[in-house]
Amino acid sequence: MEALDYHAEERRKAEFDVEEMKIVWAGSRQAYEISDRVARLVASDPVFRKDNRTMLSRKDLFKDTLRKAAHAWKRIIELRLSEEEASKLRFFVDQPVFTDLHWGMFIPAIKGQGNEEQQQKWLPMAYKMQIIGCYAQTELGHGSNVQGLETTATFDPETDEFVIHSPTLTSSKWWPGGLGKVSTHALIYARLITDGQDHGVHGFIVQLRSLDDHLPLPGITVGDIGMKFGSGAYNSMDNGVLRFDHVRILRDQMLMGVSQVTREGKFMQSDVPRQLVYGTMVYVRQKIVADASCALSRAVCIATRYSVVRRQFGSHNGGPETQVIDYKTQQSRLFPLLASAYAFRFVGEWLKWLYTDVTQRLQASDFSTLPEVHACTAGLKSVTTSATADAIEECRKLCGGHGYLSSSGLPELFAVYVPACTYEGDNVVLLLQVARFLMKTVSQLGSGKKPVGTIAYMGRSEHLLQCRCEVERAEDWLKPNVILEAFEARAARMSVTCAKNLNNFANQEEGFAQLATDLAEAAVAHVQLIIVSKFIEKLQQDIPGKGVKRQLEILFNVYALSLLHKHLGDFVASGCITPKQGALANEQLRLLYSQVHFDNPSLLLYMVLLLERLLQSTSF
Ligand SMILES: CCCCCCC/C=C/C(=O)SCCNC(=O)CCNC(=O)[C@H](O)C(C)(C)COP(=O)(O)OP(=O)(O)OC[C@H]1O[C@@H](n2cnc3c(N)ncnc32)[C@H](O)[C@@H]1OP(=O)(O)O
Ligand SMILES: Cc1cc2nc3c(=O)[nH]c(=O)nc-3n(C[C@H](O)[C@H](O)[C@H](O)COP(=O)(O)OP(=O)(O)OC[C@H]3O[C@@H](n4cnc5c(N)ncnc54)[C@H](O)[C@@H]3O)c2cc1C
Repeated sequence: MEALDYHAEERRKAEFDVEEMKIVWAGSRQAYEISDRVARLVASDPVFRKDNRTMLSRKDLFKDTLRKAAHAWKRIIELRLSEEEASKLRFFVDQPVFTDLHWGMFIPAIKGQGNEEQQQKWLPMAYKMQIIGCYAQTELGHGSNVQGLETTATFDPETDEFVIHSPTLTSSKWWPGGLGKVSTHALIYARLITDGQDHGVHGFIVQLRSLDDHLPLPGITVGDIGMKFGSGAYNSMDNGVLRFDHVRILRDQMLMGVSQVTREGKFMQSDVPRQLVYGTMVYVRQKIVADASCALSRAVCIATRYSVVRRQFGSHNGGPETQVIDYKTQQSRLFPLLASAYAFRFVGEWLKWLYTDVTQRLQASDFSTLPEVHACTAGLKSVTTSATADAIEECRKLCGGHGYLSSSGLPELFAVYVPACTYEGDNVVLLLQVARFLMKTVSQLGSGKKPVGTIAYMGRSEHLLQCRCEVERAEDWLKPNVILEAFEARAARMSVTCAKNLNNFANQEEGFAQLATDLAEAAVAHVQLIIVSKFIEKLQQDIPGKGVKRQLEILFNVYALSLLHKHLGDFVASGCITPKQGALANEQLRLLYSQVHFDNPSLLLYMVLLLERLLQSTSF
């Protein structure tokens, strides 16, 4: 049989409503239709071809990227695409490009941190791409530690200007995407200084290049930082370096939504938390979580197609060899990744809701949910990107030697994806932010302040710290409430243990530094609980379509039990389940793998083929 016949054969056996499953994946019928239409548009346009990009030199790759960006813009205008359609189109073009930062960070930063006048001045030009912006925060010396940035913005009351300066080599801006070659403007983060006083880091809009001949303006030194990991991959992006030599900008180029500097040079802090200066990062982290399921599903799709077609060993009497998908080891490596793609999809949807909710609250001066939103975006960004990066590499191995070929699509997917573990906040640094939030929550437990939202379970910590899991048979592990309680108990116990251990240190900061590994693990436990609980909430919704809900329930159980198996040490050590119950969970997991594949083999293929148009460059 040919590869295509194998796929067709598997698909014919579908026992659930495939069209409805596609809608579940997309989030709504309308989102599915947009996605489907735009995917076809991109796939049928020769300018957007991607089969040759790993073979291009950096220069040609960059030209190809510019050509695609210009063509994408032309099509967006010609077809009068909505914002949602335009962003889908850029997503399907699927090549890191300066417009990611222009639309994804520069514009959101002005919207989030600029006052109304500033938005009216800058946004129309940015929307029409008359100016192109990047987000220049990171410096050579400091990326994670934003408060350590060294670039200065000193107010000069005589001229009503700020003087932007790079006082040291380490203060050079380093990494911003779109900066190296393309951007005309940058949103830079610099220490605000008025009358000799340092007010910390704030955002400023600075023009870098002439709008006439694109040459750098006086006092600006700018360039590309060079080749990055892999061939093709992120090298389509012009990550850049930038230095300022006493560059003057108008006072109103400081984003004044959070703080202001008056004509007299007086610094005024609005009645809002200073952390709103970090708002764009929160926005992008939320988007990164939503995108994790896309990268993961692509890798899983490739590995599944390969596993169905590939045969090794087991031929009897000259008959066909065994499909590698039939090996338990292949299943136990692949199916949890498929389940994770759906889990990340649903938690990404929820996070988008949470972000919209906090945005509305902020507009009404309600800052109460900001710490939770920061913890959720930081934690979910960390856990989903780390898991996705590892999963792409696992999928490469699942495809044997063929996975190492560029034509499998996996090496490039990996090279483009892995920096997501670093950019927008190093994943460990972000977990420690979550841990800080958790420790604060635990310390307030006795104060009468009731934990709400994703930390509501901490309010039941008295029960969670002593409850015993009631699983006696493997099938007991199929009950969502049993799974949820085990995850809650593990998360609560790990956090409370860390909090107790912190109390052994006279100095909290020192304790936090010494216990950082345990704290990061407690943060992972908390974030995995969020993902599990949001999957359960999804299953409680009305999900139409024959058999769709049933298949999602199987995937939920695979996701939760495979996590439990992987982190069995945590669950057992914190005493919330016994080793025997852990073994029963594993037994149930094995049975579930058989259901994913043998009861309904087509489930597997359908669920992973939803994004197959993205895979133009793959040959499996
Ligand atoms: C779709 C677009 C395409 C994607 C392309 C990607 C291109 C990549 C772009 C980038 O990488 S841009 C640069 C991104 N840089 C980072 O992410 C830097 C990471 N570092 C930080 O975010 C911060 O420095 C830090 C680690 C959070 C620490 O900040 P700071 O020192 O100021 O805070 P702490 O003292 O630790 O905490 C003080 C207080 O503030 C709270 N907090 C911190 N961050 C936020 C936030 N974003 N929102 C709300 N609140 C925040 C923190 O929890 C503390 O609270 P309390 O404990 O005091 O209550
Ligand atoms: C592809 C790519 C694109 C990027 N695009 C942009 C952009 O457009 N604009 C922009 O401004 N920036 C951008 N960045 C920069 C990015 O945001 C930073 O690289 C990131 O925030 C990490 O900072 P760092 O490089 O200083 O890492 P470091 O902080 O130096 O991290 C190095 C190691 O130290 C560890 N570490 C650091 N602090 C702690 C701590 N407190 N506790 C425990 N461990 C710690 C980390 O876990 C890591 O293992 C980009 C980076 C990449 C790779």
